[in-house]
Amino acid sequence: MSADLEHIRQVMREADCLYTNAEVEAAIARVGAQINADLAERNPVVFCVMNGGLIFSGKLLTHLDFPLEASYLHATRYRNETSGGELFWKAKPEVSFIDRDVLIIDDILDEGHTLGAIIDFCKHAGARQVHTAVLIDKEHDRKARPDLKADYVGLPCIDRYIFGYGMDYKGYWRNAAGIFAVKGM
Ligand SMILES: O=P(O)(O)OC[C@H]1O[C@H](OP(=O)(O)OP(=O)(O)O)[C@H](O)[C@@H]1O
Ligand code: HPA
Repeated sequence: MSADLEHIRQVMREADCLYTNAEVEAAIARVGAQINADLAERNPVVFCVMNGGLIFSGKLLTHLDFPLEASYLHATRYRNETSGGELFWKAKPEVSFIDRDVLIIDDILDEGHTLGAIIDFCKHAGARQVHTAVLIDKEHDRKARPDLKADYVGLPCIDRYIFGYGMDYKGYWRNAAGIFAVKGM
């Protein structure tokens, strides 16, 4: 069924801005500097987690100043809904991980099922070390693995449904230039 575009527009009009474009860009630059300091000599293979990781990955990559290979993978559990289900792999990585450092880049660590499963996959595939970077770490007590923390976090965020900078509301507003919370969610 096609989305009700008036509803989609209304969600943007009524949303609360949690972080401005400038605040997000500053956070991405900070994460980039941390990764430069840590991974410059590691020859990592870098994976964007599609779709949500697209914008953060693209922007973050331009801050990285060392040789790296970039690719993508696609694992999804929200499928344009606002609550997650079972993880479904749409595209598994095809690059060899054997004895490689891997850097996974995603938009959000919410309940953590997605990042946890991707880390497991990389380790089973022979990665030497798996590093993780997320733009947003959502703060709540529903983490699937409470001990799973991303190595690099752009910004923390309150426990609301958010969109922008790659994150969608019903498939829309990944393009929003800031981090916004849906009214009432
Ligand atoms: O921490 P979790 O609760 O597992 O949620 C985080 C994941 O959910 C979103 O992906 P989604 O399943 O919506 O796929 P998409 O990026 O293709 O929209 C987001 O991009 C993360 O990958
Ligand atoms: O709050 C969220 N917004 C968008 N996508 C998401 N995937 C997990 N949590 C979220």
